[in-house]
Amino acid sequence: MNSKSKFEEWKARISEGKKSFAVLIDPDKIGNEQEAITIAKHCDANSVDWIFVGGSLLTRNNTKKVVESIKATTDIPVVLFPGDATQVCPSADILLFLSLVSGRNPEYLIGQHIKAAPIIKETELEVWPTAYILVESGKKTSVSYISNTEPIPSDKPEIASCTALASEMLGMKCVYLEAGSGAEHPVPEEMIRRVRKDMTLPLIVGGGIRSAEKAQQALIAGADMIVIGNAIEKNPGLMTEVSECILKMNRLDVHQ
Ligand SMILES: CC(C)=CCC/C(C)=C/CC/C(C)=C/CC/C(C)=C/COP(=O)(O)OP(=O)(O)O
Ligand SMILES: O=P(O)(O)OC[C@@H](O)CO
Ligand SMILES: [Mg+2]
Repeated sequence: MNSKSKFEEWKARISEGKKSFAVLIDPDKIGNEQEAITIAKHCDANSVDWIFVGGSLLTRNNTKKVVESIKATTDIPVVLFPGDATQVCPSADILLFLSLVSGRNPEYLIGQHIKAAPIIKETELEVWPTAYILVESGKKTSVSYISNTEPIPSDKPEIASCTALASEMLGMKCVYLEAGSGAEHPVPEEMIRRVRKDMTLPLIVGGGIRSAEKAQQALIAGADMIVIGNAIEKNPGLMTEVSECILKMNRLDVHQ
């Protein structure tokens, strides 16, 4: 078997200058399987590239059902975006093996990973070691509160850049610049540009993106993938606007 991993496919897309769009489904906000199916159908109809599933704090014990409903509805790869080791689910395609490198809480740097590793080993999940960098965004976010970590100040792009560079040197495979779900302000463009310039890993950016314009700005600044959750929960029409905008960028081959 010599098939490319999803990660290699993504890197090939990036090398052609193509951007991608991920939609975040937080299982805590999904009432029943039909809701997950409806969102997955909507993603399918709108050229969404990845479906992220996860939350900082899950109270409904429904991640497996949500993942399986999505998998039964669409071929879009399902990417686990776990808040902790309990969110590992074998029926997904990919696992972001997040290490919260902006923080100094050992539990989120390596602790949850030790608990999850033997469970992940029993699955066929494709594991993406991901440097997860939380950036201050106006108000306290669930990620910051739950992880008991302080985000990087939004006016310190150099700290974000050194954190990303150190992550690359440590062997991480991608970087996720995160303002936090529902952030008041998304990650500043200047910070995205600086991180993009100083390291070579694929770059995911999310948190507080509420319009196609903001999505495009993050992508032009250097994000390879943007993630939207809250704004689409509130306005499902935004999914179409963002996917059309990204399809257009990819056709025009807009580079940063
Ligand atoms: C290695 C494994 C299995 C897990 C990693 C565990 C780590 C390091 C997690 C990082 C910190 C964390 C709590 C991340 C959660 C990210 C996430 C899925 C956010 C989604 O949004 P919410 O934070 O739930 O937003 P709401 O407040 O809108 O619900
Ligand atoms: O919900 P929003 O603010 O779009 O954030 C998405 C994601 O980056 C959060 O982890
Ligand atoms: Mg949540």
